[in-house]
Amino acid sequence: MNLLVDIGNTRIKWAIRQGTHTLHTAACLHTELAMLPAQIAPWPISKVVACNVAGPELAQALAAAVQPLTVQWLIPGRERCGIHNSYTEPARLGADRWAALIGARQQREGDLLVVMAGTALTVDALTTEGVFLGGTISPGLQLMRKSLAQGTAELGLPPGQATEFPCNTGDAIFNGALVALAGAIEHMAARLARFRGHEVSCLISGGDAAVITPWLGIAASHVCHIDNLVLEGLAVVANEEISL
Ligand SMILES: Nc1ncnc2c1ncn2[C@@H]1O[C@H](COP(=O)(O)OP(=O)(O)O)[C@@H](O)[C@H]1O
Ligand SMILES: CC(C)(COP(=O)(O)O)[C@@H](O)C(=O)NCCC(=O)O
Ligand SMILES: [K+]
Repeated sequence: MNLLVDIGNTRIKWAIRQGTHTLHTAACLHTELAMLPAQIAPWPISKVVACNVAGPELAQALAAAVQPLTVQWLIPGRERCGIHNSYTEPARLGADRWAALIGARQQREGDLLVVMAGTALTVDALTTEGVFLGGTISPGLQLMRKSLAQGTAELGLPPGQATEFPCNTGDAIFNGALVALAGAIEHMAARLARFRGHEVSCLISGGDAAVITPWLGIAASHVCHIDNLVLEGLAVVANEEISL
């Protein structure tokens, strides 16, 4: 039985899997990691595979939480699970992006845009041959709202919701962020489609995926919302025969 853990900048997502079968999934804030040992205690876990982009303190906290098991950390390299990493320095790629690319390939064939809408928005291009061509990093929905609040005198952080023609400050900010995120995704979809000479599919995951998806100017048949692509990728890694 495998425990898979994705430590993002806002939340920790985790799953317990037996082969391809998911037995349990959950998410918690960084401050709630202390609850993990009690939550995983009922399961006979033999392997822990994780990725972390939230700094060494959280890595240490997870290592302590799963003792006596040791965490196998996913470190991006040049090749893994059929994916080629084109980053100039492969290890500089976010481990969550690397896991999402591996998960995406297992979910779907063809040329893909792999989108993670979390604290940051990442939009990564993956070819049918398994080459990660590169991708973009933008501030995510909440970071965009917070940056406006920090850099202006009058905006603050009023609540907002998705609407076509915003008529209050909160909605104006929320939808400004939403169209920026949608635009970043659409732009990369068009760029990859132009490069490959045909339409591409877009796999989208992360905490804000459901908010963004309805506003994407991409045919619905080319967009697929996947619950947690990072954990899917970690499951592939955990099931690999060669040790990490
Ligand atoms: N229960 C929740 N707690 C925190 N953020 C949430 C929750 N549900 C949705 N979100 C949204 O998801 C975003 C975080 O997404 P997530 O994929 O967990 O990010 P990360 O991997 O960077 O930690 C937040 O910015 C927020 O807008
Ligand atoms: C881009 C990210 C901040 C996204 O983090 P997240 O929103 O998932 O918390 C993370 O993948 C990261 O720190 N990447 C390292 C730099 C890079 O991928 O180029
Ligand atoms: K993430």
